[in-house]
Amino acid sequence: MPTLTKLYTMQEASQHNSKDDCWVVIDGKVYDVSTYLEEHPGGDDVLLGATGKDATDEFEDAGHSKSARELMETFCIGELDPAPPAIPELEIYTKQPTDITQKLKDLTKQYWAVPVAVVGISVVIGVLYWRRR
Ligand code: HEM
Repeated sequence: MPTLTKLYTMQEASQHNSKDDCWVVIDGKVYDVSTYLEEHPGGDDVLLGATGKDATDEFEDAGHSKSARELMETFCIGELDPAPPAIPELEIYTKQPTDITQKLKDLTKQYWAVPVAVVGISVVIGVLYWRRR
């Protein structure tokens, strides 16, 4: 049976950052340690400094005991809502002519008279040849 876990965003969790209302996020879970601040052997300032971010590394670095981890679970109020995957922005892409196509276009503009002359001369030669016969 699926468990109904409350999900919190990091933005939401980060708003609980005072001595009366303190949440920390460790390993994807959200803990309300407001009532534990005074008792925390590592000090309340450490917990307050761990709000608004993923405090997993700091928690692990402190080398917490098994009993500390068990105690921690009593403060768990939910899980961190994973951020939605970023949708890559669509880029408007206009096809730029390649170098060769651009060069061909330029050449056509410059030397359009050449193929016209070739066709014209061929027509004249053709007509003359046809008349002679
Ligand atoms: C619900 C969360 C937490 C609980 C229940 C908790 C509990 C404890 C406990 C019971 C100890 C005593 C040593 C032990 O048994 O391991 C301790 C020590 C310590 N904790 Fe936490 N802790 C929590 C979160 C954190 C976080 C997020 C940090 C760091 C950002 C932190 C930093 C420390 C440090 C530095 C000590 C060592 C104090 C010393 O040895 O002088 N704790 N904690």
